[in-house]
Amino acid sequence: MTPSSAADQHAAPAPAGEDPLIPVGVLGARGRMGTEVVKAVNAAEDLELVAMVDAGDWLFDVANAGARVVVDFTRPDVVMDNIRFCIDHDIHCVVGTTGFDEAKLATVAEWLQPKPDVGVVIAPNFGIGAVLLMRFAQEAARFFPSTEVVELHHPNKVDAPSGTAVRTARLIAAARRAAGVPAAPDATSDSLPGARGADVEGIPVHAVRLTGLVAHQEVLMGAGGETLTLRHDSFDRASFMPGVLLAVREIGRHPGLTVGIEGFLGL
Ligand SMILES: NC(=O)C1=CN([C@@H]2O[C@H](COP(=O)(O)OP(=O)(O)OC[C@H]3O[C@@H](n4cnc5c(N)ncnc54)[C@H](O)[C@@H]3O)[C@@H](O)[C@H]2O)C=CC1
Ligand SMILES: O=C(O)C1=N[C@H](C(=O)O)C[C@H](O)C1
Repeated sequence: MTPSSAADQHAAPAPAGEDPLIPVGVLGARGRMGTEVVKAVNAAEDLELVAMVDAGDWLFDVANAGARVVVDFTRPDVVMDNIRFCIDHDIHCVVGTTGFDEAKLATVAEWLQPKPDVGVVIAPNFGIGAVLLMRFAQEAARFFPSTEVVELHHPNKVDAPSGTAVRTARLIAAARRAAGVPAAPDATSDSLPGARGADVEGIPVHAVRLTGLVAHQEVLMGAGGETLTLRHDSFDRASFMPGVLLAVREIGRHPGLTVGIEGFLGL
């Protein structure tokens, strides 16, 4: 396929009566998530897998192959370079790789400024149930004085706490602030550092790494005489694929930076 920009490809008319296939490149294609994305793209009738890139491969392959959308499931320490490359080459990005703080998001938004047709979606979790859990936790946050987040994952995960847990805690903290909920009661002084977990904007976040697990999260909320537990379990990485494919199909219609797939789901 002749190399061309995402904007050019959007402009190209589809053959009468036919929707064009979306050419997709996968970064981290040999990883746990990348392997699943390759399968899902190959199985989707409206998408065409044009490039598979992993560590040591040439990133230019995705541009040379004419990818209009790139899906990135790599590592927190390389994902920014990948996004920069895609934006510079007018390729939309669907990013599942974790490790984004406000500063990194601001940098991506800045890179997008001179590229008004390019879209980047960065989502810490593409599981529909996980997205709903975050929404339900936000809704419930103002009713409970105490809230803690526990994430549980396979032991090969490179980061802790999970991107999902950090985003969940931030959303809960924002909802508590908006409702004027004071800091959670906690008279404990931990005798071992870390015993109370990481502090994410006042919400304790605990990370468990256990053989046999895939990706799981609980939000525990407590009030006088009652608790509410919200739990989501991904038992198989196939659970992330409907969200990834939705994002691949939507991102061309959403230029700029999108965080999370809530908007694509109509939430
Ligand atoms: N947003 C979501 O729904 C989900 C996000 N994740 C996140 O996705 C990321 C990847 O997770 P896994 O697939 O489990 O990890 P993994 O370690 O199995 O896969 C990462 C792959 O990226 C490759 N890689 C490293 N550097 C690269 C580079 N410069 N260019 C291209 N490929 C490169 C590695 O060789 C490896 O094959 C993590 O940050 C994880 O937290 C994982 C599951 C769901
Ligand atoms: O590494 C994983 O496996 C996962 N990573 C994402 C995260 O850090 O939130 C999403 C999901 O939890 C699986």
